[in-house]
Amino acid sequence: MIGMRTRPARSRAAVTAGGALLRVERARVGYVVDGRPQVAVEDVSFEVRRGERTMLLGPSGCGKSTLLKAVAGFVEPFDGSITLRGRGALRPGPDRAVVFQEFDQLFPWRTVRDNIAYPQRVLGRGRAEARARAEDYLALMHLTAAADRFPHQLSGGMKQRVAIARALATDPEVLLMDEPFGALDAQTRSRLQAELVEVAERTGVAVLFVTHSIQEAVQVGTRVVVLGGSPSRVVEELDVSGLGDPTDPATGAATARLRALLAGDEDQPTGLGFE
Ligand SMILES: Nc1ncnc2c1ncn2[C@@H]1O[C@H](COP(=O)(O)OP(=O)(O)OP(=O)(O)O)[C@@H](O)[C@H]1O
Repeated sequence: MIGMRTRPARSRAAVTAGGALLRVERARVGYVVDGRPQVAVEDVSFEVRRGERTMLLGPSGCGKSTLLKAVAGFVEPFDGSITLRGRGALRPGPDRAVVFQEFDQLFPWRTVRDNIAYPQRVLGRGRAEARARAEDYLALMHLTAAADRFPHQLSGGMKQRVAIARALATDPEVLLMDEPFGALDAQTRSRLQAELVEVAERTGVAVLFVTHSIQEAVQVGTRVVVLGGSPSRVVEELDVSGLGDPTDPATGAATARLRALLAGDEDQPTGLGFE
C-alpha cells in the first residue's frame, strides 16, 4: 500500500534514465568565520541513487554534517555543484527530508499522529489524505499503539521512529539522516538500523546517512563514502550491499578495510576484494 503511494511513475522513469538521483560534484563546502572561508570538505564527489543507502563515514569533525547540510540546502557550497535530478542551486525543500540525531526534533504539543500528519498538511495535502498516510506510516514504523501519545511520553527510540515516519510521509526523494541513532543505547540502535533498512527497501527511498560508526555503515548502507584528511576528501567508496552479517567473511573484510581507511592507512589491502 505504501509502496504504491510513495512516488509517481514519472519520477521513477526519470531516475532510471538519468542514473543518479542526487549528484555531488567537486564540492568545496564550509563556513565563513570572521569574514574568512573555513573549508571543511574539499573536492568531494559522489552520487546517491534511488533504492540505495549511501553512508558518509569519517572521523569526528571531518565535515560529514556540513556536507549533509549542503545537500539539504542549508549551506551553500563555495565551489562545485550539488544537483537533484540535474537541478542545482538547491534550497531546502520537501524533496529532501532531514532526520537529526536530537530527540527534540518533534513538535512537543502535537500527538505522534499529528506530528506525522502536520507537515503533509503544510505541503498542501487534504486532512483525510494526510491522516490516512499518517496511519500507514504509523503502522510501518510500529507506532500505531503510540499514535495518541505526545513526544514527552516516548522513549528516544520511539521519537526517532516518529521522526523517520514523519519524514517519509512527506514523500521525499532523498531521506537525509545525520547520526539519527547516535544517542540511542546499543540494543535500540541495532533494532532501528534493521527497521530503517526494511523501510527503505519497502518504500524505495534513497537514503544519505551520516555516521562515524563502521558497524552502522556496513549494517545500514549499500555504499560507503569514506571521508578523511583536513580539509576532508573522499578517500574511498565501497560497495557494501548484502553485507552486515558479522559471521560473513566479506563483512569482516569490509569492516577491516574501513577500519584501515579511518586510521589513515589507505595502502592496507584486505585480500578479499574490498580495496
Ligand atoms: N556553523 C559552523 N560555523 C563554523 N564552523 C563550523 C560550523 N559547524 C561546523 N563547523 C566546523 O566544520 C568542521 C566540520 O564539522 P562537522 O560537524 O561537519 O563534522 P562531522 O564530521 O559531522 O563531525 P561529528 O562526527 O563530530 O558530528 C568542524 O571543524 C567544525 O568545527
